[in-house]
Amino acid sequence: MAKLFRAAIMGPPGSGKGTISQRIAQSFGLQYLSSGHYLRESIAANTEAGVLVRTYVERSMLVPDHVMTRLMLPRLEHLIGHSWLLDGFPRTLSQAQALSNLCQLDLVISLNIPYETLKERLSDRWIHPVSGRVYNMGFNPPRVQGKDDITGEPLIQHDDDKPEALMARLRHYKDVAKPVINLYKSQGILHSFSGTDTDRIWPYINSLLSTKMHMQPSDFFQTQTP
Ligand SMILES: Nc1nc2c(ncn2[C@@H]2O[C@H](COP(=O)(O)OP(=O)(O)O)[C@@H](O)[C@H]2O)c(=O)[nH]1
Ligand SMILES: Nc1ncnc2c1ncn2[C@@H]1O[C@H](COP(=O)(O)OP(=O)(O)O)[C@@H](O)[C@H]1O
Repeated sequence: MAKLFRAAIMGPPGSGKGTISQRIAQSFGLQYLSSGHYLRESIAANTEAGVLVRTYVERSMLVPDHVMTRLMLPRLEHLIGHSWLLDGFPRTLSQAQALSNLCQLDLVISLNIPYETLKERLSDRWIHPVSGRVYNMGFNPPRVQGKDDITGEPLIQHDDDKPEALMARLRHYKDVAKPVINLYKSQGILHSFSGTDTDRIWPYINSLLSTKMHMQPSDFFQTQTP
């Protein structure tokens, strides 16, 4: 019987959540759910919800909790019987409480990356807006400069990744994330990783997940379905 595993990854913008999540999903076969991806998808679909969401995301403001829970929780309900990893959700205490009404997380990864590193990375971050694929001109450059590897479409840079917007974003992140981090710490499921290089942090996360995912089902709180 495969054991179910539910995890979330937290960290400030640019801390490597997306990059590490892709590695986790690939190495451990978890379903990967990124709040930013679903928000961009709803913006692109131009639905009523998408138009509302755009007004927040464009200004780098947090989308209201009730909109986020309506976006994310039904997707998780569809994944009953699957293992998954959440990136970017929950971001507030209210989102964390809504999530806990649906299920108990097994593990939360928190990334602590120095401000100077975040600033450098984000000023070099280029995105394929339709798919959310992320590049960095030094760390993982596209094969052709300025073009997405898969579609060949142009890459863009978010205005809020520019240094002048970053400090405020990071301060806001810290304020909002603190109670969420404290909640998961009090539940004994928080694992924090610090450093400047994803490639150096990754082996520790890899080994933690290998250990946790091979524990017996009885080591977890919830009853697992086959
Ligand atoms: N130079 C460098 N860039 C990195 C490293 N890890 C991730 N990146 C890049 O930093 C940017 C932010 O990473 P991302 O995974 O999008 O972070 P997120 O905002 O937390 O999801 C992207 O352009 C990544 O390609 C690293 O160790 N070194
Ligand atoms: N859980 C969430 N709650 C509220 N807003 C969110 C959430 N996740 C993402 N967003 C919104 O989407 C934007 C992009 O998110 P994301 O792609 O995770 O990038 P980043 O980690 O760089 O902030 C955020 O700036 C915010 O406006």
